[in-house]
Amino acid sequence: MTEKLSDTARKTVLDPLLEAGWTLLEDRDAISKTYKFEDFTEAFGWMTRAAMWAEKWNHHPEWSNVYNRVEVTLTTHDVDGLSSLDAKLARKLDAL
Ligand SMILES: C[C@H](O)[C@H](O)[C@H]1CNC2=NC(N)=NC(=O)C2=N1
Repeated sequence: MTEKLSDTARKTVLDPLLEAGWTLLEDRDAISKTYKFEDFTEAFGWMTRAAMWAEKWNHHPEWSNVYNRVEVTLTTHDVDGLSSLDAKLARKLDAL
């Protein structure tokens, strides 16, 4: 069962992500990051790999792509806020 991150978990789990370039949205409990690639092929290739993980974990990003940029927002709709799944997916996206 997915749960919202507790206050202590937010510190340990979110702080490293914020240091890695993720930012907390002001208007809702979500994190976002913009990735920039060499070109569209690189961006879309990365999105394709990311999509496989999202599907595997049944946890899906909100994202948009323009040429070589991909803007990603992560939140857990089922709990209306951040959960450990968002952190897990964020770490995977950074690693891909
Ligand atoms: C029915 C389905 O399992 C749920 O809607 C899943 C799908 N992917 C999801 N993705 C995200 N980001 N948040 C969710 O709450 C979510 N829930």
